[in-house]
Amino acid sequence: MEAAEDPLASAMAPPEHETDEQRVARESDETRARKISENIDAQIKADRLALKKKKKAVRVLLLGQSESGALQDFQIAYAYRAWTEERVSWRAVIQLNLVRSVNTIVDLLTKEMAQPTSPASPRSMHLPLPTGHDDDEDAYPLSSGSSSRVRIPRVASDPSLRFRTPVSEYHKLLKQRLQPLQRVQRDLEARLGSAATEDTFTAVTSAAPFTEQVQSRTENTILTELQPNPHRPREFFIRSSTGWKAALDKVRPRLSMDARSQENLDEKYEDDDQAGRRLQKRNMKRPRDIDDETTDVLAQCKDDIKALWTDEAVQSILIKRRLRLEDAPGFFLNDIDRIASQDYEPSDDDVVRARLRTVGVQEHRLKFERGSEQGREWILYDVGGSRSCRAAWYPYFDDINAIIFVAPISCFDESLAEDRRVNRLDDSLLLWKGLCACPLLAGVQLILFLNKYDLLEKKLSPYGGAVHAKDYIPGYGKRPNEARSVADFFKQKFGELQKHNSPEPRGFYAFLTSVTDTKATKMTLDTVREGILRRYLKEADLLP
Ligand SMILES: Nc1nc2c(ncn2[C@@H]2O[C@H](COP(=O)(O)OP(=O)(O)OP(=O)(O)O)[C@@H](O)[C@H]2O)c(=O)[nH]1
Ligand SMILES: [Mg+2]
Repeated sequence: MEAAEDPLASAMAPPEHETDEQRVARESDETRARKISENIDAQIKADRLALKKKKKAVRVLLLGQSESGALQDFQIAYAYRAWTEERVSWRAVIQLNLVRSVNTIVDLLTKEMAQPTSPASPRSMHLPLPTGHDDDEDAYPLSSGSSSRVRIPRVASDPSLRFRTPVSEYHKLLKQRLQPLQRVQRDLEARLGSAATEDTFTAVTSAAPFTEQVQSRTENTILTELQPNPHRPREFFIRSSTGWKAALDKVRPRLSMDARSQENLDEKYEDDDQAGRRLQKRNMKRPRDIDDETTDVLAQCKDDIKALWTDEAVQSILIKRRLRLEDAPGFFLNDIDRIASQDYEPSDDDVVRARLRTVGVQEHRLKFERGSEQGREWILYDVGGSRSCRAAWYPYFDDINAIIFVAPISCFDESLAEDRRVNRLDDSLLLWKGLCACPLLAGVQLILFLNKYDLLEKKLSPYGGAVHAKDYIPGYGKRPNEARSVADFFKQKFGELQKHNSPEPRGFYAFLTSVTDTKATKMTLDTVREGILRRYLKEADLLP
């Protein structure tokens, strides 16, 4: 196309008969306009970059040995609306925690019964079992979808059947009546998947197995050090919407689908005669859900569970075997009335007390729902803390803004579930040391939660465990046997390890926490959040 025919070209063309003076003035105007336009472009680009930096998600890694806890406090504190949707999924976990405690006691009873020193009471040997009136019996479904049922006489409601001898016929009956809970446990474990089983053995002998990966990487691939997430293995990556919650959701959609079809049916048959409608409805009846069956069995066992837990003989067996279930993770036996009811819905408090092992790495995205940081996304990586899981941590070490390390300090007299030879606190200290020393984390903010302070207080108290710290903690000496003193001692130990092992100086941020107290923890989290954010924004400003 010739210039004369192109309207744009003709508009841009210099005026006809332009003098030299006019041309110089025009060209100078054009240069100035171009410069202004370029400046505007550069400003827009800079603003966009700043916005991007500001809105880039803050990435935090939550670390610690298994059974250290803390993630749910974040969700409750800062993304409550999303949390309330998720909370309902925890029902099955809490039911499993409860059923496990019951089955643990029943196992102990069985062991006790097998001992020759605990004969059943002669009186109880001749105890006539209540016969099978319908009033005296409860029917327990044996399995999901199965029509088989066992009939078991009612025991807990009949005080005359109670005996205070160590193990009596009464306990045998209780055991028999609680038998269906074995099946419930298996069902719940199957539904929750591998997270539902504890890691009780590991071949990993190092507290910080990721250090080997650090070494091989520093030796071989210095150049790739600055690449974002070059080795993040996707196979370890379990998003929060998958894993055990997804497994439960496979059951739940069936429920909602059925409810929906029921509604459709109601509309469809609005004008039809009642009989046809009833028939259709009966044919479309929702299949009994596995959730319902678990809840039914628990509700039917409620009185017997209570009877078992409050039984003097059972309590003395627990004391004899030094099993303090009430201080163990996932203890719900004192909440049986609420939890073993048909309409049970977990509270926040229940969920923070629940125990469920994290398998692999779970990503939790939190969008702040309120305040000046509204809309900013935080990504929390929650990783399994047992020794066999720790090698999977390493790929998450780069491109991270902060690490919150949770060290349970009440565990100074306990050993790891996955390796009974290892003291829990020693393991935490070694793990901390490994993190401090890791070159890849040299510039990462480390925040330490000295957690389970409430349990520490209880353990040392004469009315709780009355444990003597000096018997378990090398170097504790004659310090007072008080929680504050033990906490200060460990704080100093963690601080020294950080100071002597960090590749470059870094601040020491340590907090005493009891994360099951969500209100108190919220205050700590506010401080931590501010600290992480301030540093994050400062670093974003320093970026090119
Ligand atoms: N009393 C008390 N219990 C706590 C505290 N912190 C955690 N717990 C309990 O310890 C258990 C921790 O369980 P999880 O949250 O599954 O532990 P985790 O650290 O995620 O463990 P992994 O997933 O195996 O790495 C829960 O039952 C909590 O209730 C605390 O400060 N006080
Ligand atoms: Mg976990």
